[in-house]
Amino acid sequence: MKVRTKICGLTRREDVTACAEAGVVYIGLNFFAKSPRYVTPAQARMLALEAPVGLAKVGLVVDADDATLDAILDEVPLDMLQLHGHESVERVRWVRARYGLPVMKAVGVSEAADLDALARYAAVADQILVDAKPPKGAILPGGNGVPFDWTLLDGREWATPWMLAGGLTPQNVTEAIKRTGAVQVDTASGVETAPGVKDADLIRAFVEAAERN
Ligand SMILES: O=C(O)c1ccccc1NCC(=O)[C@H](O)[C@H](O)COP(=O)(O)O
Repeated sequence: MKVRTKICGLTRREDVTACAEAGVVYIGLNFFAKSPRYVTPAQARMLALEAPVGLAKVGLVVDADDATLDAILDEVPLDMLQLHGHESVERVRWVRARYGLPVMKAVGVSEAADLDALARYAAVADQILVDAKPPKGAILPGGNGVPFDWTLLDGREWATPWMLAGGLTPQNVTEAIKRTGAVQVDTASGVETAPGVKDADLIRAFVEAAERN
């Protein structure tokens, strides 16, 4: 099966073009104000309008309330919402129903016990982002460039589509896919030259390495 790629935290027009040319399936637009990858709704709209048909625009939020989501969705034509905070199962249900968009819930993993939460969210979300738990003291809940122990996923299956994230790079993504059986992979820092600044060659290398399986 052809592996589908997501590049998260785009801030520049040329990065949208690079993703489209490389055959990326999803781009992430980050609305978490503390992130170096943050974009305002106006910037996100400009980037979203640059994306050709077939390149899905995913809006990343962290514990956003309805007013914040309303303001984003009034301005930005998004195809999916990525909830990357401490949103409850009930909140995931609510957001899906209120906005009528598919919801991907991110779950941080560092030990086997974290997988229980994955199963709970898989029952209500359209997709699950299986990400590394942020290292102690990290400011960001994601995008930290740190992989988790992929063997924790051995023998695990979810009926809901899922995506692997956390420290994936052009160098390790082929191995990560082999080890976990992921058919969707996501990276933010792994294709950057500086936080929020993507690199077209790294994006192309990431997609090629992901599709090499
Ligand atoms: O990337 C960020 O700055 C960020 C901030 C707050 C919440 C989530 C964030 N990124 C989430 C992503 O979707 C990343 O792609 C995912 O965590 C993997 O990041 P990385 O380890 O840098 O590839």
